[in-house]
Order: sequence, then C-alpha cells, then structure tokens
Amino acid sequence: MEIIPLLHSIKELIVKIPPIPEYNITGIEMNSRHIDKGYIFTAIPGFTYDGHDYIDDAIQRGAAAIVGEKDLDLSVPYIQVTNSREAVARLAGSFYGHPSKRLKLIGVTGTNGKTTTAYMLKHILNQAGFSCALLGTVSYIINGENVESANTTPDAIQLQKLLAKSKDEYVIMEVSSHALDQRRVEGIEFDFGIFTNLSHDHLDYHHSMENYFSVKASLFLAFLKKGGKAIINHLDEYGARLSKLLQMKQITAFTVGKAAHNDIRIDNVEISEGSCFTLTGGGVQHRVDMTFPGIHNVYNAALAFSTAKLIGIPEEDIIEALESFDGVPGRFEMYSHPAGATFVIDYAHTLDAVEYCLKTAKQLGAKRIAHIYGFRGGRDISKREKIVKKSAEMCNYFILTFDDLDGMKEDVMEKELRQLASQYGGGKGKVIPDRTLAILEAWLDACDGEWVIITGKGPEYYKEIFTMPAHSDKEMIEALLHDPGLPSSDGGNGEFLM
Ligand SMILES: CC(=O)N[C@H]1[C@@H](OP(=O)(O)OP(=O)(O)OC[C@H]2O[C@@H](n3ccc(=O)[nH]c3=O)[C@H](O)[C@@H]2O)O[C@H](CO)[C@@H](O)[C@@H]1O[C@H](C)C(=O)N[C@@H](C)C(=O)N[C@H](CCC(=O)O)C(=O)O
Ligand SMILES: Nc1ncnc2c1ncn2[C@@H]1O[C@H](COP(=O)(O)OP(=O)(O)OP(=O)(O)O)[C@@H](O)[C@H]1O
Repeated sequence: MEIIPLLHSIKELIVKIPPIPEYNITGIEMNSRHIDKGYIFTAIPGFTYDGHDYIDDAIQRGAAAIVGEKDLDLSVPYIQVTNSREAVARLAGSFYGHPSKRLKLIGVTGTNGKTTTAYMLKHILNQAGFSCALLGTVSYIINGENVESANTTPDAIQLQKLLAKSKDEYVIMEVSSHALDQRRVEGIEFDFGIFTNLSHDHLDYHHSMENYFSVKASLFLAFLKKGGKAIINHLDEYGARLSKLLQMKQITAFTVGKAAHNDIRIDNVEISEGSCFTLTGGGVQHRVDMTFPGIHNVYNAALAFSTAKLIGIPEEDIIEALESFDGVPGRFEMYSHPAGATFVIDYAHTLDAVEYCLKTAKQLGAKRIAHIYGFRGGRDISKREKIVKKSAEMCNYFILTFDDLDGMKEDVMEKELRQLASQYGGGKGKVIPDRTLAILEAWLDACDGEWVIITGKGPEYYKEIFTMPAHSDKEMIEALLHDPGLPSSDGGNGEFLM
C-alpha cells in the first residue's frame, strides 16, 4: 500500500513529519524482530521495553519508515506522533482495509462472564444459521478455524489481520480493559456492546475501581457505531451506573435485570442440576431450562438472549439454543469421582467469580466443599486476602497451591500462601505448592457428597512443571479417573495452618 494514503489515517496524531517520497509499504509492525523489507515500524513505549530502543534493529531489518513518540532524526523517514499505540492501531486498520466496517461486530466487556456470554451468543448465532467468529481468552475462532490466542483481546495489528481474514457474518470479541486502555481496538466500531459486570480485579494496572470503570465504559462511549446498541447487566451496580451514563449521552442501552423497567426481566430462578428461569420482555415470557448451572450463568444467558433478540433471531430459537448449550471449556466443568464426590474445574480468579462458583456447588447439593486454588505471580495482590477469607467462610477446607508464577520465585509465593492461610484461613487451610499433588490429595480424601472446586486455571495449560504427569487441571483429573491407583507422593499432605 502507498505510504502517503496510509499516513492519512494518523494525520491528527502527527507532531512532525519530513517530506516523504511515495513508497509501497509491505507491512506494519510494532515488534522490531518481525520487521521485513518495506515495513513501517511503530515504536511503543511499553510496560517492559521501550520500542524506541529497537529502532536501529528495525532499520537494519529493512524498515522503510518509523513512527514513534520521541523527537528523533533518523536515516529513514521518521514520523513523530502524540500516541504510538493509537497510531499503530489506525495504521493497521488502514493497511488491512478497515475490515471492521464490513463486519457485524459484538464487543463483550466486564470483569467476569465475557467468555461464557460470548460462547453462548456464538452458539445461538450458529444455531440460527449465521457464521460467527470469536476472539477471546479461550481461543480465537475465525472462519470456523482455531487460531492460538495469547491475550484475551489480540494486539492491534493481529486484531486487524484476523478481522481482515474473517469471512464470518458476525464477530464476537471479548474486549479486556487492558485492550481498551492500550487502544488495541482503536478504529473499530461495534454494532453491539455487552457489559457483564464490574468487580475488583486488575487494580495493579488500573489502580482504582473508578479508573477501571471508566476504561470499561469507553467501549460504549467511544467504540460503539453510530446507532449501535448497548446491552447491560442492570443487576450490577456498575452496570446500573453505565446505563444512566449512556442515557445521558443518548446512546441506546437495553437492560437485563429483575425489575419491571428492565428490557429483559429474569424471574423464577431455580438452580438444581442445571438452571431454570424465565425471561420476560415486551410482554412475552419464556421458560428456559439450561443444563449449565449457576445464577451467574443465568445473567450471562439473559445478556446473550437480549443481544440475539436485538439481532432479530426469533425468541423461540434463542431459547432452544440456550437449552442445547453445553458449556465452555474450564467453566464449571464437572467430573464424577468414583466415591460419589464431584470435582469441578473453573476459571474463577476474582472474589465474585469464586463466590458464585462455591455458591453454585452448595445449590447443587454439596454436603461438604473443598477448594483448591492459588494466585498468579505479579498480578493484583490486593484481591488475595478477600478471596482466602471468602473461601474459608464457604468451604469445609481449602488447599492453597501454585497457579502461574509468572517469574515469581517459588519460595516467595509459598511463603505468601502460608501467611494468607494462617492469617485469613480460620484453621481450614493448608498449603501444598505442587498443584498436581494438591489435587491428588483431595482426590484420595474425597467422600460421597463432597464437592472439590479447583479454580483459577480453567482449561489453561500449567506454566509450571509439577510432580504428576499432567499439564492442566483437566489432564490431572482425567489421569486420576483412568488410573485411580496413582501413588501419593511426599510433597502432599500439608498441615492445616492455624
Ligand atoms: C502489561 C500489558 O498489558 N502488556 C501488553 C502490552 O505490552 P507492551 O506494549 O507494554 O510491550 P513491551 O513488552 O513493554 O514492549 C514495548 C515494545 O517494544 C517492542 N520490542 C520489544 C523487544 C524487542 O526486541 N523489539 C521490540 O520491538 C515490543 O514489540 C513492543 O511494541 O501490549 C502488548 C501488545 O498489545 C501485549 O501483548 C502485552 O500483553 C502482555 C503479554 C500481557 O500479559 N497482558 C495482559 C495483562 C493482558 O493484556 N491481559 C488482558 C486480559 C486480562 C483479563 O481480562 O483477565 C488481555 O486482553 O489479554
Ligand atoms: N456473570 C458472571 N458473574 C460473576 N462471575 C461469573 C460470571 N460468569 C462467569 N463467572 C465466573 O467467572 C469465571 C470466568 O468466566 P468467564 O471466562 O466467562 O469470564 P471472563 O470475563 O471471560 O474472564 P477473563 O477475563 O478472566 O477471561 C467463571 O469460571 C465463573 O466462575
């Protein structure tokens, strides 16, 4: 693509630009290691590195022009801009032909429930005969094919590249607060925006709930298409705030809740083996009998229903699809233990999610609850104490174990887990650092009517190497199911910490 029209897309951001000869640009990159001849390299001042330090590397690899924020004089044309992240997203949008303009885009944001709501909606759209892409934490699915996903929301270049490839009629995208803050979705306009809820998470990044909320709200205030629609969980206090805010800005918001004024009302909820409830909107009431349990999943289903209804899918078809929805990998995935216990793998890693998850086990008849979980190294540490207190309050016993350490030293994490268990665990907690041994111990001790809830990793592979030959919670449970005679090991049997 010719460089001059390409640079038009960032004209409002340009601080300084030299005379630029016409040139055919062959690619856009923000990682110098991926630069090829004829590319534009955009230097991002990042959280770990400063892309400006890699400009020489990019030039050596053949970059034809550089975009960055610093005032520099270079051997190739250098365009100084006010914001490199915004610039790279706009350049990528333009380079890939603004694919979001021809696609119907649905953005899902919120602390918990994005993946589940996105999967439910994808299932409804597919059942109604529409092709549908999905970009989110578990996977990126484009034209029916899986592409490995690194982040919940891809970086700006990968995002535009994936959208350009998509021949799907709809694209559902989980939009994380990091993505919104880092302008990964700059230049994208959503037809629908879904807000699930907001609760304590990522405060290491956003520092306060107010900042976190305003970043999430920007999906609706800045990235909805003109005439685009917001679908909001009004039961959530931040959802209620958001719908007021959107009303003031004359942005159409549809609410899901339990009040008469909500566009879709949830009533008559019964959580037993699955979830039964009614959804009422426009004077029509439907009874839904979903196999996927948990009140949180009722909220997710109501949001998916509301969006599908706005898309124009007949209501009976939506209900049928919700009833045939068989869940999301690693979200309340249940396994039967030979002694009559139930093991559950769940991705919960916030206080709210953990509470919903444990509550669901109780509602499903758990006589006794054990909870196995840990915390990711380097992430929001302010939520840890609250989660341990909640776990101690709701369980008969819990085991703190390793999640991804992400560079944190094992002994430092182990010490912190011991301190959390003894300070907030009410004598119900023990620490078994090796995650596979923690699961093994609970497996060997499990009794009839007991529910063992393993949270945090969901379907993800372990980043650490553990004793037992399993690379995920699922593999560990499946190994135990197939070979109940797996031996116990020295590393287990932690003591309860008082
Ligand atoms: C803290 C954070 O969010 N970091 C994200 C951020 O990295 P960054 O831009 O600061 O990059 P950096 O590593 O400091 O490097 C700066 C620049 O130097 C460049 N560089 C670096 C080295 C080199 O040799 N050459 C070179 O050019 C890099 O390519 C980059 O452009 O921007 C990158 C591109 O968009 C992201 O991939 C990266 O996500 C990291 C991997 C990450 O873990 N992010 C998490 C926190 C995240 O975003 N999670 C949310 C979901 C959270 C949730 O809901 O649970 C998500 O959307 O995935
Ligand atoms: N509506 C909800 N409210 C609260 N908790 C929920 C809700 N939906 C799901 N959860 C809990 O949160 C966990 C993660 O769910 P899900 O993957 O759908 O959310 P997410 O927003 O995509 O999470 P992440 O951003 O971490 O990928 C689930 O395993 C469940 O325990």
